[in-house]
Amino acid sequence: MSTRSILIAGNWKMNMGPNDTADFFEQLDAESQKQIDGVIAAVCPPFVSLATAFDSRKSASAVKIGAQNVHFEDNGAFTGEISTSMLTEVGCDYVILGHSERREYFGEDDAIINKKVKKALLAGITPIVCVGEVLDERKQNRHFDVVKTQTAGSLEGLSASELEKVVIAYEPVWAIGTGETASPEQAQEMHAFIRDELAKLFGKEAADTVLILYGGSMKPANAGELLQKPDVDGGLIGGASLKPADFAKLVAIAAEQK
Ligand SMILES: O=C[C@H](O)COP(=O)(O)O
Repeated sequence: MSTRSILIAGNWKMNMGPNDTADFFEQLDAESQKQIDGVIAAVCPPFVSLATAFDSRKSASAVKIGAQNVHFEDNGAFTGEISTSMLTEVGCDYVILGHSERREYFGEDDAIINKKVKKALLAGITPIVCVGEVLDERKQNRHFDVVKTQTAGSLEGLSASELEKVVIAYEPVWAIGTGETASPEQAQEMHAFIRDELAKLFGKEAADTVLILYGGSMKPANAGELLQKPDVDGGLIGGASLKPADFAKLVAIAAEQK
């Protein structure tokens, strides 16, 4: 069994305003908010709900808080954007970067994501870097090439020690919000491939420390079999992370793997 931690990270996407965020933590039982050896729990609310998330965590809560995006400039005339210093000021531990929805709807490419990754690392925020193929790319058997290019491009120029501070999320786009999940074997195959690519680029030691999460319709009913795979180090969870009971179950399932 791997010595890496398991990270259960909720990506709330454009859901959960401040009131819903306060309700979430109110309903999330205290047990699920405790520190569990080897398991990290995190939620990534919309920007406007970050402060409420920090205020609403139970006082001894071990649930980490992250953002869903950040800009790569420090400040200035970038209407609508948020900087890394703003995220550190509110206390963010994580930031999701390069999610397929940002790639598809907001034109983010690997070069932009790479700048954001470097900026997050400089600020001491752990980037959760998303990669993954669309259905056509898998049907054409190009999924390994696509993920290889995204991984190398998003992480270009990092040192091995910087890589160790990065989390990767493999999210096959065809499995996001569709109810269709990659099989545990498909997930393991791609996670092992990503780790091999990381080893080629940054060395085996660094590659072995990187957490590689699976994302795409992960829920309590399928999390156990996915998390049992040796290179699946957690989940980046959309829909199921919005419900406190399901999120708590996912954390409990992760704890059983340890
Ligand atoms: O970031 C999370 C992924 O897009 C997965 O979303 P989902 O769990 O709703 O399929």
